Amino acid sequence: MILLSVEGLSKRFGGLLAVDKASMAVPEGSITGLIGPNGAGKTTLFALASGFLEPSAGRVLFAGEDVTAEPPHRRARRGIARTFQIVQPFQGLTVHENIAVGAYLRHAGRQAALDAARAVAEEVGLAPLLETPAAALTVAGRKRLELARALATAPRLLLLDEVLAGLNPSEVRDILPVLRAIRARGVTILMIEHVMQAVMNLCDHVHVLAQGRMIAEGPPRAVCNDAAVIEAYLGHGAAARMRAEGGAHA
Ligand SMILES: Nc1ncnc2c1ncn2[C@@H]1O[C@H](COP(=O)(O)OP(=O)(O)OP(=O)(O)O)[C@@H](O)[C@H]1O
Repeated sequence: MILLSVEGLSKRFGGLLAVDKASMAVPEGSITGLIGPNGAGKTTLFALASGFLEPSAGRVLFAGEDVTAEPPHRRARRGIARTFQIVQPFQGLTVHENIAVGAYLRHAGRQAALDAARAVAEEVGLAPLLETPAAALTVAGRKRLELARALATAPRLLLLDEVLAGLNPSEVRDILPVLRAIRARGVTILMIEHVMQAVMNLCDHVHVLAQGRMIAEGPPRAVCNDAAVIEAYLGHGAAARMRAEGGAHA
């Protein structure tokens, strides 16, 4: 089943077409990657999928239903959760309280929200830090908190916007099994990621956005060897130069 699909989605900011007739489908149960150079429109596409921005054209379908006109809280209720690239926890609250904010979407009472938040903290490895003020967390801790806040809304689809950015290689290695376990219990993941080691390790399928357009898709390894993708990242002629260099070393 396709859980999320965007069809011919465009977003114009004044004279800039940040997303240009982009289409993609995210199968339920997958970890799907969205990659592309800086400024390609990836975060804008997330904002369109989650309802934080209205598209200039195109449609967003969730579990087969057209949600294009729905505001973010209605989509959250359906099961779409996103993280933000710039992590902004409630600094004055503890880790536990921050996660509970997400849990209020599904739980009416304070105690039920706190209980759900504790379970999520265990899942993402924040259980020992429940009473820590969010302001005291390291970068890696704040990234886990951002993940936890989204997970606490009990999503069917988790949109992760660079949750690995700023982590060192061992912190990246530590979080990969957490993401795999989230998928294993049935949560579908669409992730924007620049850390290619993680994309290669985690993603079943990858879509590539460049200057607002979808330029390639496929299994991660094939996509990374795609000439159009290499050119989008490294500039015109890069694929041919790399082939030539590869030849020289052979
Ligand atoms: N609210 C906005 N108003 C005007 N322009 C915007 C707005 N949001 C994004 N843009 C522009 O749209 C383009 C796409 O931005 P976006 O943040 O979606 O790219 P991205 O692929 O997520 O980039 P990065 O990898 O650097 O985060 C950029 O040129 C950006 O400056």
